[in-house]
Amino acid sequence: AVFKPENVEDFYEIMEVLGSGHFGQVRRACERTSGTCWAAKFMKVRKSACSRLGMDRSSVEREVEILQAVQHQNIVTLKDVFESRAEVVLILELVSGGELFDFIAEKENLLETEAIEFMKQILAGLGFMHSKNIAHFDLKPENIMLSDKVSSHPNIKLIDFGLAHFFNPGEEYRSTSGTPQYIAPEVINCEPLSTAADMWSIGVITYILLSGLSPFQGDSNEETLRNIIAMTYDFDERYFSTTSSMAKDFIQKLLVKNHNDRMTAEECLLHPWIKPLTRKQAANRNRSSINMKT
Ligand SMILES: Cc1ccnnc1
Repeated sequence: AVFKPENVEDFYEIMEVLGSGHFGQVRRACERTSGTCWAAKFMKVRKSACSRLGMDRSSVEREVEILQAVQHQNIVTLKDVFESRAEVVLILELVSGGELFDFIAEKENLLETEAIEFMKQILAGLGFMHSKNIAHFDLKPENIMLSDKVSSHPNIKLIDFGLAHFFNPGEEYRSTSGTPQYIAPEVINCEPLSTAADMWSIGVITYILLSGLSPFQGDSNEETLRNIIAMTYDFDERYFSTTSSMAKDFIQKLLVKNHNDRMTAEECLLHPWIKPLTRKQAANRNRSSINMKT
């Protein structure tokens, strides 16, 4: 795939840095014709195969193909792609509400009703991706953005498909990349992966949204990985005393070692914590959130 060879600065005024990660840098970019602002993701492409700097071109092309294949209101949209000799620039939808990570950090942890609102949108975007046989493989609060800070019901946008993968039927895929706190046991064991690996990450993210704690985090990456394999997590009463039993059941049905036994995104959306089946269940959940923390 050949991207636009023109210079991105001929079409966009490049502004402040919005974020940076393993890939490179994201800056606000305002379209010169319309004044509309976007997010420009600058990715260094390595010159020769053996260079360690930058990304190899095929992984950039894969990220572009995947972003073009998934158009959903809870997934960041890709508008344009430019390339120069040493870098590829993705012009992405501007998501300006910051990371869910910072939103939790400010509030320490969320009310169940707030967490459910976010989780519904994360699962809608993820369910859509999984229905197209695409796994994200790097789900974490840093890669979940809020459309804006101010509204009481901010929209969620999944970003950063640098590790995402399209599964061809019957094809086996293994990878050991990802962020230790959020990766599933099968990733650590180098077993064949599936979209179920994302569902494990959803279990970890839900645990963090409700408690502010990370279920498997140790003092080092090695310890974190040992904790995941050993499944050494619990619901510490000091942080979970007011969490509803449905919320804990939701998490327990995702943090399951055998990936075949984990809930799928679709099943999550039907789980009573997310979709209360009876008013009693809803009352039970609301009761627990009323005498909740801050
Ligand atoms: C950091 C970022 C990425 C994509 N869109 N807006 C902001």
